[in-house]
Amino acid sequence: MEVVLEGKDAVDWIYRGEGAANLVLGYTGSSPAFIGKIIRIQKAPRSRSQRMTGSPILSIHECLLWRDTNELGSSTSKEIVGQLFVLYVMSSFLGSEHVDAGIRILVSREFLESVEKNTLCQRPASRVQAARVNTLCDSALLVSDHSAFPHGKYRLHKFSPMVITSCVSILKEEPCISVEIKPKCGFLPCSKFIVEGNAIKRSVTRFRMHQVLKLHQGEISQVSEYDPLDLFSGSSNRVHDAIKALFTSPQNNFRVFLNGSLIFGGLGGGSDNTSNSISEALEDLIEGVIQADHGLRTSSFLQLVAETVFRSGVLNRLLGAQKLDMFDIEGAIHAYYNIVAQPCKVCRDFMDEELSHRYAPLHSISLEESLKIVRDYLIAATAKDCSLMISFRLREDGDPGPPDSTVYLEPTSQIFDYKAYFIDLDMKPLKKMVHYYELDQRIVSCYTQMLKTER
Ligand SMILES: O=P(O)(O)O[C@@H]1[C@@H](OP(=O)(O)O)[C@H](OP(=O)(O)O)[C@H](O)[C@H](OP(=O)(O)O)[C@H]1OP(=O)(O)O
Ligand SMILES: Nc1ncnc2c1ncn2[C@@H]1O[C@H](COP(=O)(O)OP(=O)(O)OP(=O)(O)O)[C@@H](O)[C@H]1O
Ligand SMILES: [Zn+2]
Repeated sequence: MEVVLEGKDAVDWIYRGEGAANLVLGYTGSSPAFIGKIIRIQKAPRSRSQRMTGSPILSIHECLLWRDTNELGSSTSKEIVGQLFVLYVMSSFLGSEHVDAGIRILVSREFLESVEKNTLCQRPASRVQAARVNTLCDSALLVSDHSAFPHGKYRLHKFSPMVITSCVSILKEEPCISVEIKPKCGFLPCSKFIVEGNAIKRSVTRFRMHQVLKLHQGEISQVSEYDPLDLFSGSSNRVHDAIKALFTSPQNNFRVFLNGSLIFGGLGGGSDNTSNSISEALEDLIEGVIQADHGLRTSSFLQLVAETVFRSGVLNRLLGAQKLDMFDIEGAIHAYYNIVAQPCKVCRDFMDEELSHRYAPLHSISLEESLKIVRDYLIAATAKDCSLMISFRLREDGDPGPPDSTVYLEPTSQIFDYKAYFIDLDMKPLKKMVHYYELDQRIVSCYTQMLKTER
């Protein structure tokens, strides 16, 4: 019989974090089926009424777009769409060993109402204001908790099942420290469809330009020092620079968890800049994990993260998926209008006759070609917005374990096991293409405006 989470079960699920679309809860109970798992619950924007599941989730044009992907088109819940998209699309780019599509689990309305009530005081005010738990959903996604290691898994492999069963309850787990990095777009576009007026996009990253717009709109108080090109550079020094910059300006791009609890960075929104008192607190909190003197632990830890990002090569696959965006939104938007069979608003608004002619060939390609351009653009959009979670656990002396997932931290002579997983791999809605185009224009225009006033 299928398990349903009921109202009484809500006490075992505690707030972990949230993004714009989902609320994430960790498990504190004792059911073996849920230990080491989180659930991801849909939210509903307060500006819109909540949606009941049951009717098709994808629009007619989205069904066309994803028709070759197993059963995506006929899915009747967002969770199923999410699961299948991760399973059949994203994991083929990122590697199934770095992705957990999760399983769908039924939840009662009482469960969701209790969750909504219990988590209210922990959620950031801006997130509460924007959205609430969608209590009309009947399911959520159950996913591995990437901020924890599975319970003593391979350390117990040498013992018999009976010994393991009795050990698991008394074993004292090693502390697990994890980082969550939202790398954003790691390359500069070079599409021939970028108009001359936007040529700056070829030399300044989308992240840096977006920072200026966010500052202008009061969403952040300082621009970040982080440069995604460093993180994706494949050069050890530049990766170290990127991790240090993420620590200095965490915003929503960098968080640290100790045994699943957030110890650095902000929930939801994120904090702009790291003060001395925040750094001090982190030094103390990681004492049991990084065996270095006070004052040296954080830098050693950042070195551990940078080494792991660099050695694992996990970001190479992410970059490959991001680079599916070959046309840039300035090219892909025309293919979008082909698919939805509407007159292209971008060509309509070009003042320059010559420009409209330049994009005319994009309106005479086949439907198949348009579908491929937009499909690739949307997969890349997911890859530009997802996060990477890397968890570390100290390796005991003489512990064999898998050799390919360990990292040596030179300053402390410690060896850590690590695991790296991508999270938040949701499919982006087709209708967001228009928003992507408009936001891109706003970002470039704000940045070029800023350059002019600086001169
Ligand atoms: O457009 P961007 O680059 O601002 O990305 C959005 C993110 O903003 P960021 O700049 O990372 O703070 C935004 O993150 P926040 O809500 O700002 O933490 C979301 O991830 C959004 O995705 P979705 O609408 O939830 O599917 C993201 O939208 P997508 O562009 O990925 O669809
Ligand atoms: N499998 C996981 N293990 C541990 N923590 C997780 C996991 N999935 C999500 N989280 C935590 O929950 C937070 C919110 O999750 P997620 O990014 O999936 O939300 P979202 O609403 O889909 O995000 P977005 O704003 O990008 O749409 C993450 O930032 C992370 O801290
Ligand atoms: Zn057009």
